[in-house]
Amino acid sequence: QLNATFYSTTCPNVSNIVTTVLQQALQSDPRIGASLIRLHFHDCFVQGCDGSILLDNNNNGTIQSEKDAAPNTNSTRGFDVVDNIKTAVENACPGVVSCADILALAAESSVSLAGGPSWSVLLGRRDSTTANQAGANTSIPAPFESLSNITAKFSAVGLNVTDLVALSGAHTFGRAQCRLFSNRLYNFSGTGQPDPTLNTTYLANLRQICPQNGSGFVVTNLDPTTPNAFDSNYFSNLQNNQGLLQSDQELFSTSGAPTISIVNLFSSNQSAFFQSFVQSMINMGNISPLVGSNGEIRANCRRVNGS
Ligand code: HEM
Ligand SMILES: [Ca+2]
Ligand SMILES: [Ca+2]
Repeated sequence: QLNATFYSTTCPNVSNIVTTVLQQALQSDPRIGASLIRLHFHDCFVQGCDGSILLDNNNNGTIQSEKDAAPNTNSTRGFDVVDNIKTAVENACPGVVSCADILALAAESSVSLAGGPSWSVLLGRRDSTTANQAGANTSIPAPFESLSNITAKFSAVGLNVTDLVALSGAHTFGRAQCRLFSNRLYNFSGTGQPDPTLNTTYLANLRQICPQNGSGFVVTNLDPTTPNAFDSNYFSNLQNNQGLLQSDQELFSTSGAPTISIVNLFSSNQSAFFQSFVQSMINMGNISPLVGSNGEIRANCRRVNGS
């Protein structure tokens, strides 16, 4: 039900407005594009792409913010930039563009500005009037999960193994905190040894960044080779045992997994990766949107209208 021309008469410049604000934000924060595409992912996996992740707690307790769910707390970021984009869009076209569509547009701009593919974003999503914190805790994959668990969580929202590998390629940029991978560095699954699928030089680097009694909140690059560029290096890293998260390396190192040949293809053929990535972003962006007269166009992405 979504389409590329949804705002062509009501807000023809929306895509340029999003890009302009994002470019501004990138000047002082080269990571912000990565943070914004992740918000779209964490939105779409919970109740569909409906802006539910953007709602703050309210004072009567009817909104239990997804921001406080385990995968998001002290982790998702960029909400202030979403507010800035929303303000700029409201100034040009008041009451027209949903917060859910702003996340989808910001995701595309982020990839494109980082050297990845561009595509025309399907639009027409409306915003939820509810959040689902419990859903965020159960539906968003964790980095410690097995490949079969993560595959099941993608499948639950209609995404297949090719989508999983292509979309994991978003870890070609952005950062991750020590606490989300340090289980691999010293005592992996109670073995007293590091994860055997970690390249030893990379392991030594990671141990320096994340010492055993250091802060788990320190961040490092998800892609040690080209940390801010959207390219296929993520996949060659996996072939070199340089996946940062357990969930990354599992795509290549789980014996017999259907994901291995897809990693090999994307590593050797960046345009195959880009093509699949665009298709998979469209697939993810199509997860149960609110359309027609369902939901609303929020005036403030953090609050339901009239509250
Ligand atoms: C396949 C399952 C996935 C798992 C287990 C996973 C897990 C994670 C974790 C643990 C982090 C680090 C968070 C932090 O340190 O605060 C992260 C960061 C990130 N994820 Fe994923 N992720 C997955 C899929 C995806 C998908 C589908 C996308 C987008 C299409 C994505 C985009 C990102 C980006 C861009 C970052 C860096 C964010 C930043 O720098 O602020 N991830 N992910
Ligand atoms: Ca949502
Ligand atoms: Ca990269």
